[in-house]
Amino acid sequence: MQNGYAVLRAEFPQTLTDALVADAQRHEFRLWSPGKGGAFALAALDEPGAPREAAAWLSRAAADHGFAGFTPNEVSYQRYTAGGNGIPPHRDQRYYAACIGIITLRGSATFAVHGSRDRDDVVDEWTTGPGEVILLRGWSPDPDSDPRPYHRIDPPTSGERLMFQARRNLAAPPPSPWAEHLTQEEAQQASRLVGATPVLRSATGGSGPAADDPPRR
Ligand SMILES: O=C(O)CCC(=O)C(=O)O
Ligand SMILES: [Fe+2]
Repeated sequence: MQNGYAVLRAEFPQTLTDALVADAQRHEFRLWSPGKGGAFALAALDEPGAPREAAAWLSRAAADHGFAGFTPNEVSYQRYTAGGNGIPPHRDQRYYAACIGIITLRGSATFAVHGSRDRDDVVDEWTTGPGEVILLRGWSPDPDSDPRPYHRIDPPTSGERLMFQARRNLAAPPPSPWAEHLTQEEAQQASRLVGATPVLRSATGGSGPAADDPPRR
């Protein structure tokens, strides 16, 4: 790991990629924001399956690459379309601790690490594609330095890009002393995500979950 991120190319098992794609297809995706980000679907960690296996894989990979103590407790998919949204330079919320693991499952797009929120302040930029794993430092309570790298994802130039992400939400049990550092608004948003359940397509007949606050920035 350097500058708070690591990129693992061609190490993630193809069978697990395929299993995640199949799992993603069972879920209802919802565009949380009309202007930012992909369509989002929460996945399940509380039962055996590809998301749980992938989270365990990411936890081991994180430990191997200098991100200690990453035990994901929130997993989700995002699907982006050509001509749709990306996400401009940002840091993930402070309630995501330790590490954030991102796996591109299908499609490709430009991913960039930035030195700041400035669109021109590019530290590194590349095309991320199927099987590539990106590890980003999550938040930790150090008053002198915030380890979270700014990053950006563009929409794919053609077709779709589907990704899986695993994070550690500080509001989930067991209680974390780090959660005391969160603002009330951050804590509330984090808790809402902890309380949310995956929505399967067959369970909804094609509609999405009731409107709620967006899970990001
Ligand atoms: O799609 C990606 O690779 C990045 C997504 C991201 O940065 C986010 O959801 O915060
Ligand atoms: Fe992000």
